[in-house]
Amino acid sequence: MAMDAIEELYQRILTRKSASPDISYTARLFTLGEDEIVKKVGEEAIEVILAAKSQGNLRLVEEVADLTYHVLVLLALRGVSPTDVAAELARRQK
Ligand SMILES: N=c1c2ncn([C@@H]3O[C@H](COP(=O)(O)OP(=O)(O)OP(=O)(O)O)[C@@H](O)[C@H]3O)c2ncn1[C@@H]1O[C@H](COP(=O)(O)O)[C@@H](O)[C@H]1O
Repeated sequence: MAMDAIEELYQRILTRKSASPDISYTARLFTLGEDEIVKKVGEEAIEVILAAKSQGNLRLVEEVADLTYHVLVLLALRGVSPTDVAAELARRQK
């Protein structure tokens, strides 16, 4: 996954923290709170597993995109940036 695309989406998600829930799914998620967002992450992770086990790569890509988006919403809620995750991955590199 291109880091630029992740960062761009993350920045757009951050702007939805102050947007109206009436016009934005992301703003609605922020209004629902952490428990609901974590639940969505879990559901999307299960969708990734199901796609991997029984569907083609196109569906797998779609489900990983859904999961990535919801993880970014969780990170945004917690004030963690994808750059922090990239730094952790870089630290692990051998
Ligand atoms: N990348 C995404 C994205 N990926 C997935 N989703 C939404 O995540 C939901 C997936 O959940 P489900 O499949 O469970 O569908 P659902 O039944 O609608 O969801 P629930 O009502 O069950 O929560 C869908 O509503 C998708 O539209 C996304 N919603 C928004 N974005 C991006 O986030 C940014 C902000 O968008 P707004 O939220 O529209 O402001 C924009 O750049 C969007 O392109």
